Amino acid sequence: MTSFASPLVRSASIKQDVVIRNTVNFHRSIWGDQFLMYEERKDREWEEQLANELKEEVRKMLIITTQHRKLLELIDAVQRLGVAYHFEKEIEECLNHIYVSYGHGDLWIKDNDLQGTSLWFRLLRQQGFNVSSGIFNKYKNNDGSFMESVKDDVQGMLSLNEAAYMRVEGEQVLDEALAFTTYHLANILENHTSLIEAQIHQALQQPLRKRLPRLEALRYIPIYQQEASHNEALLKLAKLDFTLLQDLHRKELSQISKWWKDLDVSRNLPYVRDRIVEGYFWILAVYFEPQHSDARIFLMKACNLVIILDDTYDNYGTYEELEILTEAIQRWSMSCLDMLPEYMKLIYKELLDVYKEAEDLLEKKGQTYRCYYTKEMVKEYARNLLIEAKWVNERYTPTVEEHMSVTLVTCAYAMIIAKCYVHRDDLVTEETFKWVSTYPPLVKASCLILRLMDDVATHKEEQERNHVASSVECYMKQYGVTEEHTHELFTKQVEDEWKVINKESLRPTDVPRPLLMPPINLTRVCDVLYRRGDDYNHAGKEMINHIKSLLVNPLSG
Ligand SMILES: CC(C)=CCC/C(C)=C/CC/C(C)=C/COP(=O)(O)OP(=O)(O)O
Repeated sequence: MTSFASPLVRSASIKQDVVIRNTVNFHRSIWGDQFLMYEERKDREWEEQLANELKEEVRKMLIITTQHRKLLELIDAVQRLGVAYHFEKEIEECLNHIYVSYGHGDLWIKDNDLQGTSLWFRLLRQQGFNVSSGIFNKYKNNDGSFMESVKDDVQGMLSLNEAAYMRVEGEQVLDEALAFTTYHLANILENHTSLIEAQIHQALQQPLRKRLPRLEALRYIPIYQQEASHNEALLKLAKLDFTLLQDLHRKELSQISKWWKDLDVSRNLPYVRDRIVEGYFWILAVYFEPQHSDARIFLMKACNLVIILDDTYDNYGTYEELEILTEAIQRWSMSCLDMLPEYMKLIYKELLDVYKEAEDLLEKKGQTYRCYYTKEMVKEYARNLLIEAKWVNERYTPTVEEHMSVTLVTCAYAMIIAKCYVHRDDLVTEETFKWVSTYPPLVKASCLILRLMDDVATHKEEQERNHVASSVECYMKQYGVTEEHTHELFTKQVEDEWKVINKESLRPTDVPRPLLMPPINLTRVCDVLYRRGDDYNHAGKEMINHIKSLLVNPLSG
């Protein structure tokens, strides 16, 4: 029942007030309508048939390769080329066999093969096996420094550099290995020009641990092709699979562009950012596989509604209007529609419709609990956005602790992680939703990384308008430190949070390991979007190239 103090009863009086709103001029979409239309590939059927034949060849290779060093190289190539999702069972069996054969590490090391040892360590850690980093002490002198011979082994250093990014808190040997290899690899860069130099350059820009699987496939296909020992069937499969996926992704983007156009956001809600294509890049980073197509479509709708809500709370809505919207979202009922200001009706109706559509699908499978938990997180999100609006309204700068308790929710990642599981068919149970909604360490680390990287990248622009103080401003004010110092501290904290993610990815995990990939991939997106600035709102040259190569240009070669 409506309480007397409910903000819903105040909506009528608001209409008569002169309303002063923030104005933010987000530039229009740089992509125009180019993704609206989609034409199916003519050759799709026979290409799928060929891909199936190639898959069987690669599967056989995974089964018959018995030499462990060679098997690791094959698995690494399969993973980097972006086709590992076809062979999850085989890869798990192979790596489990290798883990059982060598235990935590001592049995693996036979010679001074730093490259092989690092590869062994990285692949097993990536698969969740807690192998010991102590193995790398064998490459150190008695005084604790790395041996001179390590410096001369460029491939070994590159492999160790990538492996060290699997570090967890307290692994000093990996911290040191990272500093050592980063320093010496950077020195090499100044002296040579070759394929290995290109690889070093890319590794130093972004380690494999933080790269998005689709972009890594694009990057690695030409490198693998140049390797004398490459396998022709695997290379062909990687190229064909990329093309088939690109076709499916274009189809989905066309579908979602039509949905957005039908909402007519640019006319009905002109203050909202139009970033459908950049948003699809974000979602594609979470899931790219064909079996997650329904999940992607739902995520696109639900996440673009998050953007609409974010812009409404951050920029356009008055505090009184936002109170009403928040209350209506808590009640989640079409009966609240009439109480809302006109422009908010479209937002509210679409929000309820998108979840109703999901619920109808889930009902048939007895999985409506998935919508229940996710809706509760949307309600929590709205309540916390309202707290931010209150701070802005009262010109209040919160303490860092207050700020984080609210903005870890409004960064939206925990809610988006829950959304990733709504239409996922395998492994998800009610426990999965209970897990994510309590902000366990991995989810919290992912939220923190987004919050810190987003704020470092966007706080200057946000402060030019009447935006809530970012974590950067709060920290500077509370501790009386400079912006530069704050950026440095936050960058260090991001690395520490990655250690938490690595630790939480080791077996036994809280939820089945494949369910950790959406939060891990969401964390990786931060490194792509916010490392150089704000590539979501203002896609730079590199981001535009990423989108074009994933969604527009045919794969070359
Ligand atoms: C499909 C799609 C749209 C995906 C986006 C994923 C998503 C909703 C991320 C939530 C965080 C967010 C709103 C970031 C950008 O806005 P901001 O920098 O204004 O965020 P802030 O207001 O929290 O600082």
